[in-house]
Amino acid sequence: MEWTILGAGALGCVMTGLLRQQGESVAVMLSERHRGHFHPHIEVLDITGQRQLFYSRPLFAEHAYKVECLLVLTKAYQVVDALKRLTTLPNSTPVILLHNGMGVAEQVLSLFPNNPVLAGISSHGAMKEGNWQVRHTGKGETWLGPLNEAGKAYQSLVPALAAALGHCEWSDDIAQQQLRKLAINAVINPLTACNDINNGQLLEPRFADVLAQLSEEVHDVISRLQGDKAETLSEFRRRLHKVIELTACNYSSMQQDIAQGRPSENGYISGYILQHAHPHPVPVCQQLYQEMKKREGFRT
Ligand SMILES: NC(=O)C1=CN([C@@H]2O[C@H](COP(=O)(O)OP(=O)(O)OC[C@H]3O[C@@H](n4cnc5c(N)ncnc54)[C@H](OP(=O)(O)O)[C@@H]3O)[C@@H](O)[C@H]2O)C=CC1
Ligand SMILES: CC(C)(CO)C(=O)C(=O)O
Repeated sequence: MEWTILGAGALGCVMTGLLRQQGESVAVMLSERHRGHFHPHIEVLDITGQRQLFYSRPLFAEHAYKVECLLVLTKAYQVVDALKRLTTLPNSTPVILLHNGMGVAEQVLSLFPNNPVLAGISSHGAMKEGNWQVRHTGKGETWLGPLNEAGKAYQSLVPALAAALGHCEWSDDIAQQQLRKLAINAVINPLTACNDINNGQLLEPRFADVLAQLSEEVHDVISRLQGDKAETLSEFRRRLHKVIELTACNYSSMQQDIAQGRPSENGYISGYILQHAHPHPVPVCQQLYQEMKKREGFRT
């Protein structure tokens, strides 16, 4: 089977490299703006600092009929537009969404009512260093699970991904995993982006109050969505602090997006919390969401 990566950015190129290293065949489906360009090999600076080149077959939207298994690695706000173009995607092709944030899956499920649709979350770290050059900045976990009935038959994808990525596990309730990740992102990302700091700086005393209030607001919303699988507020705060400590030297994806003048996933992270907060007030989350919109120039 050939994997097709839709979204050959930082994480998409790193995953391409890791899959190729295991001998998997990988195609990359590129956006329109790359149509007239020369497509060199992908260069990955791996976790040990070694550079490696990987070949992957370039495809465009009209080649969707050839796709056997689609890993979607665009930003959340690019997913629907990218998938709408794949009008010839076979009904049997599994579509695996790997973006951060939530709120996209519903649209994808109605776009592809007959396809197996799955979601994944990944805590690998990847950064773009240049055109077709990426750096693998951190190894992490990957979880995969079904978003519809047809998706339930695709647990068989896990071993190949686990071999390539170092870890991959199946979850019958992937929405729970997505909510756990969203809760972390909804605290760290907007705070680091609005204050232009790295993750570790959130532990400075000046952020103690805002961190306490935002974590309470986010926990309140997420725990209502999680029902009986919810963590307690202190369990959530312990997990949050652990992620901050483990990623202390990193700049969050939202901080990087804002610093580099790109749109961010604000609408799918803080926006998702706001949509599900009603009737409970979430003033800090609301303020950070608005601030992010201003910084993005109202692009989300
Ligand atoms: N980077 C990381 O460390 C991690 C990222 N994530 C999540 O993974 C997702 C991807 O992140 P990241 O790799 O950093 O993002 P990037 O912006 O680096 O990559 C996204 C890629 O999607 C491509 N793309 C956009 N629209 C289309 C389209 N219509 N057709 C084909 N390709 C398209 C873009 O191509 P182009 O711009 O060339 O057109 C770009 O290369 C995000 O949701 C992120 O939050 C999760 C964990 C870690
Ligand atoms: C966990 C965290 C916050 C690490 O930076 C992340 O996922 C992100 O930056 O989007």
